[in-house]
Amino acid sequence: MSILIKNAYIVTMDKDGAGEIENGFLLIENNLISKIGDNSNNAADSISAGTVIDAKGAILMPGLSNTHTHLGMTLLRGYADDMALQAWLETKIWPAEANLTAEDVYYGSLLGCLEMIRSGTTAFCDMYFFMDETAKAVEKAGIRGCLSYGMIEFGDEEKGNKELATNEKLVRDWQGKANGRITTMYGPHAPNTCCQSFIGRSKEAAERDGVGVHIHVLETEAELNQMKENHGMCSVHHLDAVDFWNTEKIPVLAAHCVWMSDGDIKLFAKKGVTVSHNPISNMKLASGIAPIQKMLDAGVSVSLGTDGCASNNNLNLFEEMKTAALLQKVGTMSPTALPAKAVVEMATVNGGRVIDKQTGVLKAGNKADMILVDIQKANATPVFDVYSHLVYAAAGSDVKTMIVDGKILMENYKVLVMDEEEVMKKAKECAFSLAERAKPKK
Ligand SMILES: C[C@H]1O[C@@H](n2cnc3c(N)ncnc32)[C@H](O)[C@@H]1O
Ligand SMILES: [Zn+2]
Repeated sequence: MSILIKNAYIVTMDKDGAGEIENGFLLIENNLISKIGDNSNNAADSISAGTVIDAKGAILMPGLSNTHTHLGMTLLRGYADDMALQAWLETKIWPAEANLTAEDVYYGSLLGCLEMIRSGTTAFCDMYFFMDETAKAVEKAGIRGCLSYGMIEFGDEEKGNKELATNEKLVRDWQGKANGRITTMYGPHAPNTCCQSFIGRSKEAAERDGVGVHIHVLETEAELNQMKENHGMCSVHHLDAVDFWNTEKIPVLAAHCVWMSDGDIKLFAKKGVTVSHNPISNMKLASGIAPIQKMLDAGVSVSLGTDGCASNNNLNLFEEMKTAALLQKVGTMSPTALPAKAVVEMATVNGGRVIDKQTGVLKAGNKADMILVDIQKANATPVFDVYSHLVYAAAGSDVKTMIVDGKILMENYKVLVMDEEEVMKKAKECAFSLAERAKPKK
């Protein structure tokens, strides 16, 4: 199995290597990138491959990584809007989720995979329920998923034991499956929905199993105030007391991090925590503006996430990249904050670092996860700077081809891995039936 892509404008995101190659070729053998180089002297002509893709008029780049989502929530897209986080969760989302079935999460996840394929996302970190179903959807769709079960125990030890057992089963059943495309994490939901000792126990379980942890942290000012009132310190320091942020053995992924102090940022930088920045969700729920430029300046690895489809309301990382850049600029009142190239790095290199170290950069030896972005379009004319184009002008729908783990999932806008009409029909049925079941009983 080999695929040769030629005549592409390659954005490798390889800082120490090739950088950008204006007329490049890339060879994939099995699931790995085996060669990448300049094709202006037709070097690729001497290479034979099973499949040849002419990428003239397209940017070839690493696939994007969405490091925080709740994939099954595609079914709740537009189900409850224009509310604050706590009221939104308590009065709308959690009551609806109490009615979820395995089938709902399967079709919701498959729909999510389809949307990600169509908008350039090759890998994602998830935290939700019925995770076997999300794993099956990932297996079918061909993308890369790092799956955690969203554990919520509200200080109830018995519930906590059950939640840990469910997450543990996910790890046992799915870690490394689908040729390594599926990995797992432990997902204690948040410091205000899980107690400190439970979150500490989930960290110990993750270290024992050699997988990462994924948590929401300091998403709202209400969380910060609640933690200060109840524990005399913020969530970050409260969890530092159980060594939650130590990344010596396993990766630690912290979503949102809107209300981080300078001290919290310093601690994350020292510990090597990866932050998932979710600017659209933070704006929609009016959670605030995360200090991303400060984090990057301090050396924190920041990646990008969409959050679930009920607070975004899509999975389009191109929108997320643009919003991230614009929000930092207005938040710091400095147009030089979070420049385009740094944003592309967040969506590729930094996301790849937490999901699979062999992704996020196009170089020989890395896994073959990549996309072609069409630039033969009105909104892509002219392209002076490729990073500026990707962040400020490109759309998710400009992604024309996707390859993950050496397999073509979408070619020239045609999705090859699932019946799109059927998936949308099933997901719609599940969504409306779920909403019906979730209606308050009279
Ligand atoms: C895994 C759990 O996280 C919830 N969830 C979805 N979006 C957010 C958010 N922005 N903050 C906190 N929790 C969230 C899901 O609705 C589910 O209950
Ligand atoms: Zn979330």
